[in-house]
Amino acid sequence: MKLLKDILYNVNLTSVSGNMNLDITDVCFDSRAVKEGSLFVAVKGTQVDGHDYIDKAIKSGAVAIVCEEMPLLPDMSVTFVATANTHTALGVIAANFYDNPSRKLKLVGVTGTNGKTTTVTLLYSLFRSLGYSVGLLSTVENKINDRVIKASHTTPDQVSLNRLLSEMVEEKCQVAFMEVSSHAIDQGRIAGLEFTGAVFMNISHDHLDYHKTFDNYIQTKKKLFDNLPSSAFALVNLDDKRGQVMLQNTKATQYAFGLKFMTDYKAKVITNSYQGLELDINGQSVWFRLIGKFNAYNLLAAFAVADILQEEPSEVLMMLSGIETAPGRFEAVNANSEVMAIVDYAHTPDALENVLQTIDSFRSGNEKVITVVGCGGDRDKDKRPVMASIAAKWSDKVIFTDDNPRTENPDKIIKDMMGGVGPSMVRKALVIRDRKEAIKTACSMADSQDIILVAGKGHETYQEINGVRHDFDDRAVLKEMLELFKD
Ligand SMILES: CC(=O)N[C@H]1[C@@H](OP(=O)(O)OP(=O)(O)OC[C@H]2O[C@@H](n3ccc(=O)[nH]c3=O)[C@H](O)[C@@H]2O)O[C@H](CO)[C@@H](O)[C@@H]1O[C@H](C)C(=O)N[C@@H](C)C(=O)N[C@H](CCC(=O)O)C(=O)O
Ligand SMILES: Nc1ncnc2c1ncn2[C@@H]1O[C@H](COP(=O)(O)OP(=O)(O)OP(=O)(O)O)[C@@H](O)[C@H]1O
Ligand SMILES: N[C@H](CCC[C@H](N)C(=O)O)C(=O)O
Ligand SMILES: [Mg+2]
Repeated sequence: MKLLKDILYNVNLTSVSGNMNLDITDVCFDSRAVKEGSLFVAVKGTQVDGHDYIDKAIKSGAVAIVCEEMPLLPDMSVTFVATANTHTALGVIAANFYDNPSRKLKLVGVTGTNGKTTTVTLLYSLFRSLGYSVGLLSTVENKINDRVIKASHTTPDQVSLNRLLSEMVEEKCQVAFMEVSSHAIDQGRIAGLEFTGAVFMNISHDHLDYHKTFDNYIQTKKKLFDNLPSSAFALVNLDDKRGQVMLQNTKATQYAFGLKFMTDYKAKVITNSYQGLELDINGQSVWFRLIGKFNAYNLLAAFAVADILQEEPSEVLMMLSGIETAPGRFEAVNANSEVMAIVDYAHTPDALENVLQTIDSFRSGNEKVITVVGCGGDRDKDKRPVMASIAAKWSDKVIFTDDNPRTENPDKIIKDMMGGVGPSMVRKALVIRDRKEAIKTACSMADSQDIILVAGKGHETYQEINGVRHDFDDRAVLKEMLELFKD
């Protein structure tokens, strides 16, 4: 329980009507979750306007309302406050309600189109092995030390996020690593948080359905760095030309990493094989279990964060070298088969190309590469033909299939993908919408030494169709089908 006036500390109010000394039992942005004594924050969403649910929230017991537009006839029995942007206000309010937990631990945010989950998961495992109590907020799962809390988003909403951070503080976490998605930045989910540091991995084609232009997408990511305090660090990948852009207006102490230029943290790939990566990091040569050159960036970023946080470099490298890949990221599925089978979460053109190029670099000549891939519904449509073209280019056979069609017609999604497959590639392509059948067909086609890549769903354990999540796990299905066709 907290006083309304304390919860609104640091929120820019444009008008107030009613008592500010009210006891508030909970902060809600969904009228369906409001209880007696709640504060309801009306947010304009992508589907509906939360302002339309103010009356419903009051009927359910809300005693105070935060809104952008005051109603013409406000209910005099409750307190109304107006502010210019309720998305960001909700972040500050949630942080105040939970006593600003981000100030009580070292919070590091990682942004980028690809590599966020891998990097925060590496950091979580690294700091656990260095003996710390650690929090993790990721696409795959949230964690407080060894306790797993299901994740519904890459970056949780303002209230869940601050609640999770406050639980981390209660459980004595000294550090927390979180993914910061561009949706989260745009929707104020990280407003009110105090970061110890932020990391930029890369930016490439994704989410244009939401951000509309690539420049908007870049500018949204940049806000994470623009809003860092001078006490924080900003660490960017300089091999991505937008790394420099992220640093343009930050007050934070700047650091860079990369493989191409002389930077604060530089790595060189010595060996890249199915056994792992051998990297030279700042002059020290180390083997890692992760596969593919793209993972050199994730490993280097994790090393740099630990170094900036003043961990001992050689101990950090030793611990990092033993850490496994994150679930569903270049995960080998072993079914005692002669076929090499990999599940990977590549769901962007850049990720798919990286993974297929990595596979290509391991080929000795005669083996076939068979790729099973789809594109999500209700997401960026422009990436579909590009992903399909990349899949066809780097594979001997490609099977286009369903991947979370959500509310879209799956045939239309596949048609969009096929738009990227030119006449010279079309002979390589098959369409099998049922994902299980698609994986089965890939396994039936594969001979000894061939390579199967099942891309797009990684760790996901469902296929989402019209709001219903049906059980589906690429890794389990692949294993079952490899067994079926084992010689
Ligand atoms: C497109 C998008 O990001 N939507 C997010 C957004 O919902 P929205 O703006 O559509 O909300 P809305 O349905 O229009 O409702 C507006 C407001 O009215 C309220 N409302 C609504 C109905 C009602 O009866 N009463 C009521 O009060 C809602 O609670 C909300 O506050 O705000 C919600 C609350 O925070 C999120 O759950 C929701 O995530 C949806 C489910 C989602 O799928 N988001 C994905 C795209 C996403 O965020 N992905 C990124 C990762 C992407 C990546 O990097 O690959 C992530 O961070 O997870
Ligand atoms: N540093 C990287 N650069 C480019 N591609 C990468 C990198 N790291 C991972 N990938 C590819 O991107 C896929 C997704 O990786 P990861 O889950 O770590 O990214 P993410 O940024 O968390 O994605 P999301 O936006 O869905 O949360 C991997 O399965 C791999 O194919
Ligand atoms: N975090 C990503 C996940 C994409 C994974 C893919 N399986 C899909 O459903 O499109 C997104 O929300 O865009
Ligand atoms: Mg992620």
